[in-house]
Amino acid sequence: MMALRFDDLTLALRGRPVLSNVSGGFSRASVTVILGANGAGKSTLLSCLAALRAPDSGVVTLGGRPLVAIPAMERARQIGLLPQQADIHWDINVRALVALGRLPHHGRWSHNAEDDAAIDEAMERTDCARFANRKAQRLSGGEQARVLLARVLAGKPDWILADEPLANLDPAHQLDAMACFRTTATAGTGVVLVLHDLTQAARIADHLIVMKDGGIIAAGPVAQVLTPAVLEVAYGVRVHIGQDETGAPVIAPIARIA
Ligand SMILES: Nc1ncnc2c1ncn2[C@@H]1O[C@H](COP(=O)(O)OP(=O)(O)OP(=O)(O)O)[C@@H](O)[C@H]1O
Repeated sequence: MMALRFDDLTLALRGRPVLSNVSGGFSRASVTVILGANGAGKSTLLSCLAALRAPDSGVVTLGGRPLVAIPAMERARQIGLLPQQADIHWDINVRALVALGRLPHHGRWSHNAEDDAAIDEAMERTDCARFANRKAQRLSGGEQARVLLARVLAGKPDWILADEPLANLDPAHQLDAMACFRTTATAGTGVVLVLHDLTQAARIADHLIVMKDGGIIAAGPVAQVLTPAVLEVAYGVRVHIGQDETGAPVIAPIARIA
């Protein structure tokens, strides 16, 4: 399986270290969740993985090729990024916005039946079909978030990097989005999610990366990484780890550790 890797990434912004020598990798057909407190460096790492930011040192590789050596259009076909703050500022209808996800496949604006099928499928999976013809700008925050997820899904990238994709979604659409990420990974996509919801993280992750102060403090499978001790170091909180009636984990922060 072609892997997305990052090795020895270091980055300072305005003289402050934001990434400090971090290394790791992701596999196709799996879900990796990146956890960490506000400011830990998660979004910055994602932006390096999407080649939106160049590290001061270190390298990101895709299938052994440095990401920066891959032509932008090819990169856009391979990696779909759902950024954290993605406001919609243009006067564009929903279906047209989702259709932009197909641009990397053509290099110019044209449509074929495969594009239409991918757009329709992405809109169904995100429950956006019902407002396909509305202006995206006039949708609610959560509806806009679903449209932007649909745009990424429509591109059918090999890799999806999503920064807090559940942040604006109601509980039902959170469950839909998680099911969608799982199905997408099962079909072969490498899915990398930044999440703050520890229960959702525990339920969906095949692998976890926990960041703190620009470094990685733990990485590995859920049982190994999502422990009270790691979460205490990462967030400075005490957690309760339980199970629901199906045996799936439920993790609740209980108290700050003084
Ligand atoms: N453009 C910038 N200039 C200066 N500092 C920045 C810039 N972007 C991010 N930072 C700093 O880098 C650090 C990491 O930011 P980043 O957005 O990667 O954190 P994060 O883990 O994604 O946090 P959150 O959970 O709040 O989204 C923060 O301290 C932030 O203030």
